[in-house]
Amino acid sequence: MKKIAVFTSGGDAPGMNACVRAVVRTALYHGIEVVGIRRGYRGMIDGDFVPMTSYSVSNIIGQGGTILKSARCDEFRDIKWRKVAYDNCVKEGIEGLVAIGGNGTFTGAELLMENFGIPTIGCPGTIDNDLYGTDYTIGFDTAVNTALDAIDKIRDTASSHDRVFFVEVMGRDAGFIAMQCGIGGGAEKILVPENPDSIDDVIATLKSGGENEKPSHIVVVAEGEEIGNAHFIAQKAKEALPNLDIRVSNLGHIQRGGSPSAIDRIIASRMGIAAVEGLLEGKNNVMSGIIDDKIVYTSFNDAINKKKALDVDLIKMVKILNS
Ligand SMILES: Nc1ncnc2c1ncn2[C@@H]1O[C@H](COP(=O)(O)OP(=O)(O)O)[C@@H](O)[C@H]1O
Ligand SMILES: O=P(O)(O)OC[C@H]1O[C@](O)(COP(=O)(O)O)[C@@H](O)[C@@H]1O
Repeated sequence: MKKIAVFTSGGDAPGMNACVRAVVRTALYHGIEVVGIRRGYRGMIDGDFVPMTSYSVSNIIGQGGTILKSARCDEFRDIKWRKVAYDNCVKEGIEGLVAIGGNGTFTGAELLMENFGIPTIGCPGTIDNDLYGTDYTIGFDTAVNTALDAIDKIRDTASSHDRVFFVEVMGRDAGFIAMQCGIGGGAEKILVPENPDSIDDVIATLKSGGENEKPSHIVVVAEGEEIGNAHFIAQKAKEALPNLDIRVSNLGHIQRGGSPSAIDRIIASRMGIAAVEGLLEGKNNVMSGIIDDKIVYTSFNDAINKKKALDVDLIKMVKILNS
């Protein structure tokens, strides 16, 4: 293999730059040329390639976002546009790809291989941590710490004003962020899509200890929660408990930004090195993840289709810790 390309796709995540840096420097270390594709599959279709040198990834390990930019590109779902993307890669002399993203990104890479045959290794880059085949995804740890910091601050007002806050955190289909920042932030209740919840249960929690005894509560709601979003649940709680002073805070995209934590920089670097070395060993259509602190390659098929279990037993902790 003489030349490979690296790109970031889907949502950005803190640590993606550390991964790009690792991919570029590992390729150069092994004497392989490397180009960056800007804006993921969008740039592959547009032929937006940039040569990467060791210098081009200097001083980015601590930067949030992604220097290669990211995008969601619906055209790539159509084989006609995948052919355009493939032809651009061939014209550029690209023989292998490192895709940093989530399961949509890996689905696109798998199809590109299936249709036209271009080997890809993925690095799990999403704050949601919802990829099978790795204990942690790049960006998750930073996102949890950002959400935790926000919850700590919200608790100051909750406590000073005796208010109940419903805090919505990201996680389109998964409750990993909610679970971690909820436990770490001492939330009185955590609502995640992996666990069946009910409005009655939320109301019972808010009443526990007497409606006036502990009027300040934090309820963390994962974006993907099945009973509804934080505004909907807060509205229902307000109807049932009109004496409580209830507010909603949606943390939104602050969770996707900022300087990556040490953990994110380190796992991103390890996964990036493993991706390039995996390509050189002839691996293909696999994700380089970390399980029990060891690099593990998982097929895209499993990473995409198997569901990573959230330990919902942790919710029991919340009850104990609030007794
Ligand atoms: N079924 C699919 N077929 C082809 N490309 C896809 C498919 N699903 C996703 N992609 C490509 O991957 C990109 C990123 O996927 P998305 O689901 O938005 O983020 P993530 O990679 O973080 O899961 C999409 O914008 C699209 O270009
Ligand atoms: O910024 P956008 O494109 O609206 O995406 C929001 C989504 O991105 C995420 O932050 C991460 O999603 P990805 O796995 O697709 O990167 C989700 O938690 C959230 O639902």
